[in-house]
Amino acid sequence: MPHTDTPTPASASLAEHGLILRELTQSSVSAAENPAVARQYRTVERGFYEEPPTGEALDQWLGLSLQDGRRFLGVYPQDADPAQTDPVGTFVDFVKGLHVGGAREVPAWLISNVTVSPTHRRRGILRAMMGESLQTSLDRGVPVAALTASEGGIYSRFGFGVANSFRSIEVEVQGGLPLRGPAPTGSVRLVEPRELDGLGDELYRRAYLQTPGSVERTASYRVEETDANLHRNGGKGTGLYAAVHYDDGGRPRGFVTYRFGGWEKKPQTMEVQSLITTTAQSHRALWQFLGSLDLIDRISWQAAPDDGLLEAMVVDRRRIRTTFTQDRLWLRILDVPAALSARPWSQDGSILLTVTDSMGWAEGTWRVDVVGGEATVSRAESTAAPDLSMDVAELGSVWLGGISPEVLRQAALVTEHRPGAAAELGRMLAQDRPVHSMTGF
Ligand SMILES: CC(=O)SCCNC(=O)CCNC(=O)[C@H](O)C(C)(C)COP(=O)(O)OP(=O)(O)OC[C@H]1O[C@@H](n2cnc3c(N)ncnc32)[C@H](O)[C@@H]1OP(=O)(O)O
Repeated sequence: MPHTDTPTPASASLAEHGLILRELTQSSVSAAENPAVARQYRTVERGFYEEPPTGEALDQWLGLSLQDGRRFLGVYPQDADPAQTDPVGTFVDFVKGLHVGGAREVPAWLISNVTVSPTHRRRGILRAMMGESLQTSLDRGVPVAALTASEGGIYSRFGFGVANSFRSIEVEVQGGLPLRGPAPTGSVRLVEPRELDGLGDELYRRAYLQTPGSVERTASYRVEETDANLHRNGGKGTGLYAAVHYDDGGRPRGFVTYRFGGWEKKPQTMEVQSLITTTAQSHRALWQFLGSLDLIDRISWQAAPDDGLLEAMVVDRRRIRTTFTQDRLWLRILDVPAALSARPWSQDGSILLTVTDSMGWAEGTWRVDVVGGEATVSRAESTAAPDLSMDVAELGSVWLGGISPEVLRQAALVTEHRPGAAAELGRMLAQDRPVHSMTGF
């Protein structure tokens, strides 16, 4: 079966090293019919020190990738056949919705699976792949790129800024988890994880549209929450539990999936994998349910929001310990007028912003006029005196309201030319709800 890769314009730096950047096309869900894509994916898994899938598990992954519409880039020796050669650089991009506030979405260019072989690092392979990908995003009219990063020091040089964070928590639940306020309404029912097929997507979609800074989730989440990943225990399940909260009318409003940490682990711990809720009652009910599990002393959650909601709900907030916090979504604005005018603004006003961009796309001085919560954004005269200047990475950080321009001014990353302009921009960009990204990708 011939592979269907096409060479893309290779950057001069790759050619100097005898390398070429290729785009691979996936034609079906069969690894045998897509040897170059299958090799690319196995190379990614090895790049992150994971055991690469084979057989049906690899086909399952190819099916998920097709659902996401992933585009694969690989860097190869110039004469190599991608069907028979592992790439020395891997890169994946695809388009999903990004919630920018007020239940509005923009298409975002998601970047993932970036690896460079340890034998080929620091020769500009990442830079070449990133340049090609971001230009393609712009060419296809996608105004913003997004990623979740393995390391914090890599991506600001490409214009990405941290837009929100997540945290890992441990909640002590010996004797239950007393909540403040009225008892939660509705009921919680245990279900088999496979019963979440379809329901999980529906509830995620509703929760996502309530959570600015979240992206539509990738297809792999469906497989994980139904415990049907063929790469784990041949798809026979891994001891995942699931519970759904129903309101008083019997409508599903949220769910939680969780796994027991094992009897060896002390204190005895239940690990939350996913907690998705669409109403305040559902959130309360599912935490009360987790707090009431017999034989369990602690609930842990690796990817919890950092919004203060759980602390506000419980009688004793000291039962909640944050053990880790990390940047989550990194955003790279490519088309300034399209990105800034897509979101709702919380306060009217006018700001002149000078943006620097080492890759060029967002460079310039931009006039932002907000009337009735809608922004009109246009290029200003080059002689116009700006109110604020910042790099495009900082613009990505403040755009959705998750990071304060005033804090970045205090960090000397935003320069104020009119006193008070940073705080004013912060008020204009504020969101009604906490900014959080519910998934990685
Ligand atoms: C979105 C995601 O998928 S996140 C996952 C990223 N992948 C990993 O962490 C897997 C392990 N690491 C790797 O595969 C590689 O080291 C990569 C992908 C991080 C870097 O690839 P390379 O081809 O070596 O990077 P490249 O030579 O193009 O360097 C580009 C720039 O990034 C810088 N850089 C590269 N790696 C790092 C790093 N780990 N930390 C800080 N800066 C870095 C380089 O110094 C260079 O800077 P400059 O152009 O401003 O001088």
